[in-house]
Amino acid sequence: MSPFGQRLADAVAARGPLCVGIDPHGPLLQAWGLPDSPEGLARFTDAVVDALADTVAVLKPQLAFYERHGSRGLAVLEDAVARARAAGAVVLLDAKRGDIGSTMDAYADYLRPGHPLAVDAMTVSPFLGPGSLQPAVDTARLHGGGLFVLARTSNPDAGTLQHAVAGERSVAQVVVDTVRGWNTPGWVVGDPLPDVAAGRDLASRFGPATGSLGVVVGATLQELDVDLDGLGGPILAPGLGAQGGSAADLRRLFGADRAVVPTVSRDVLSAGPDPARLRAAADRWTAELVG
Ligand SMILES: O=c1ccn([C@@H]2O[C@H](COP(=O)(O)O)[C@@H](O)[C@H]2O)c(=O)[nH]1
Repeated sequence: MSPFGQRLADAVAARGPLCVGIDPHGPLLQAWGLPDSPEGLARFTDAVVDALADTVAVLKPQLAFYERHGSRGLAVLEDAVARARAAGAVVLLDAKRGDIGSTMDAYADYLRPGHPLAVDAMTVSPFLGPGSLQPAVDTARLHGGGLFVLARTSNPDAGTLQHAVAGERSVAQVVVDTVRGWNTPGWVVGDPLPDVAAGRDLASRFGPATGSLGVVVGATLQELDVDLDGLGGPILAPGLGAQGGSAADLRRLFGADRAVVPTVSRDVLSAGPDPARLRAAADRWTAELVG
């Protein structure tokens, strides 16, 4: 199997950049006429996978909405992830895991091919220190998986923590520079953080050289307050639609030359359960994003 960055670039080239999040909120289940139960969860998830897994590049199930239904919820997710990947979608598990390295190693099992919930990539949280994520980086490299590290998130008060200054850089910038380091051959945690100049040769657009280690930067920012140049990996951009971000915001923040994966959940999901309407909602976002 090719590395995650390559698989992602291929999917984007074939289907456009859109990622649709699968977030079965209780109110959404209700709006779809479904019970807030494992049965309702399965019908909701199956409908989204059936409608979109063969048309959008990336599907991003939000693990929290499956865990809240216990083991039956996880069984629904395992089945859906396998079907979505078989239909050609890249699956990104929004797990936001982060812990000391020895535990992080276990969380990274989602990237091992034989895992019951094996996915292409997962989101991880660096706030125990970037080095705590090293086991996940190692597992991703070993199995061709991908990681998206939370850097500058889309929630309104994210800056109160992520803009705190650590040395001469904001926390968000330390995260971005660490990921830039991981995408740079030979760099290891503990080496001086690479600056932007060191990353100039790294790919910033989708293509054969797209790296497999990316960051999360919200589409809701007033301005792009982290330097992403030469990151060498993709940028997951949540916050579109329900959180107020738009395709114009994406262009304003990221321009046209970065490997951005815009992700939308509620704004597409609220068009269901009719599969044609779900597809039309996703198509509308794709048209806006590439237009
Ligand atoms: O900074 C972040 C990181 C992750 N998310 C997740 O994305 C979706 C957004 O859902 P919408 O319905 O499109 O608002 C959700 O799963 C979040 O947990 C994010 O919003 N911001």
